[in-house]
Parts: sequence; C-alpha cells; structure tokens
Amino acid sequence: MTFFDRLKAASAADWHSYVDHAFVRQMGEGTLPQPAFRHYLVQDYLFLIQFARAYALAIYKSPSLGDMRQALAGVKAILDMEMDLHVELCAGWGLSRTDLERAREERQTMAYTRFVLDAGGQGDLLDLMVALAPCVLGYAEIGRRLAATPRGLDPANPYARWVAEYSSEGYQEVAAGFAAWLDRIAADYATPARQPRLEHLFAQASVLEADFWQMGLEAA
Ligand SMILES: Cc1ncc(CO)c(N)n1
Repeated sequence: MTFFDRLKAASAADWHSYVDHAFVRQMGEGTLPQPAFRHYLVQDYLFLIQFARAYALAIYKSPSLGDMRQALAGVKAILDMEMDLHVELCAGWGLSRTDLERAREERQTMAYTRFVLDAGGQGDLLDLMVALAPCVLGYAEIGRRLAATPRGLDPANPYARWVAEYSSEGYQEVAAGFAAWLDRIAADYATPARQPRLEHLFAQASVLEADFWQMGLEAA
C-alpha cells in the first residue's frame, strides 16, 4: 500500500466527494454548463499561480538536493505545462492571459491555496506534500477515470480537451513521480505520532478541492 493509498483510505468519504463531485461527472458526460467551467478555469489559473509558489516552498523545505529537483519539477509542470492548457482554453473564449491574471480571486481559491501554503510554512516537507497530494494525485485519478467513460474523450464532448490533458502520459507521469516521492519522504519522516495530523491535512485539502468544484457549479 502506498502512503497515498493509506491517506485516501483514512479520508474515504471526503476523497469520494472530491473525485466524484457532480462537476466532475458532468464534465465526463459533457453536460456541465459552460459558465460553470469558465468560472472554474479562470479561478484555477489563479490557483495554479499560488500552487507554483507552494512547490517553490517545497524547494526551500527540501532536506536534500534530490528533493529540491523533485520540487523544481513540480514548479515547472505548473508554469510550463498546466498553465498553457488554461491559456489555450481561455483564448477560445476570448480571454487573454492578462484577463486571467486580473481576475478577482474567489474565497474558495484563497482558502485552498493559503491553507496549503500555511501547512507548508508551519510544517516540514512531508506536511507540505500531504497538503499538496489531493491536488496532483486527485486530478490524475479523475483524468484516468473520465478518459475511460464513453463520452470522456469523445470529440463532441466540450470538455474532452480537459480530460485529455489530465489523462495524458505527461500528466500521469508527473503524478506517478509525486506519489513515489511522497512514499520516500513518508518512509523517512512519517511516524505513528504524526499520522493523525497528516490524515487531517489530507482530508482538509480534499474538502477544499470539493468546495472548489462546488464554486464552479454555483457560478452557472
Ligand atoms: C483546484 C485544482 N486542484 C488540482 C489541480 C491539478 O493541478 C488543479 N489544476 N486545480
């Protein structure tokens, strides 16, 4: 059992309400109202700016050079890969990079990103990675699952591009690399005494992910 599997098992209900949220199911079926998706995507761009900072904090919190390189890969995956998807999709709706950067941050965006930055600021690299895990590993799980549904990658599904991105080999590799790194850090730093706090951080982040989807749904 990986450390990630163990965290998921400990917060099964919160995890499920995140990865199987109505927003996710409607993306897979292609029935999600477009305003919900657009609102989500603009907020997600602002979210990614803060998440790049969280990975930069992981560089600072790294006990070894190998860990620093892993964290740097996270910064680069966000700045050089993932944000390009947002810019591309938004351009299709007449929104420029500047429009994205000028958008106002919603409370849900602030709550989730500042929660992760604070967990990392207070704790060590393991605390920070556990708070980050629902993000990268959850989207990889959602991407894989939606890609396997009948309409997930159907060109007629307006969200097929999103599903293709998160189910892509590139993204799946980033997530697998993160899970393996989390296992190594947990082997060195997780103790039975720390487990309740780590499970709490993971559950909280999963709840904040579900709130993020809900924010999108409520915009429609
Ligand atoms: C809210 C959120 N969680 C996770 C990811 C995956 O990076 C994302 N882009 N946005």
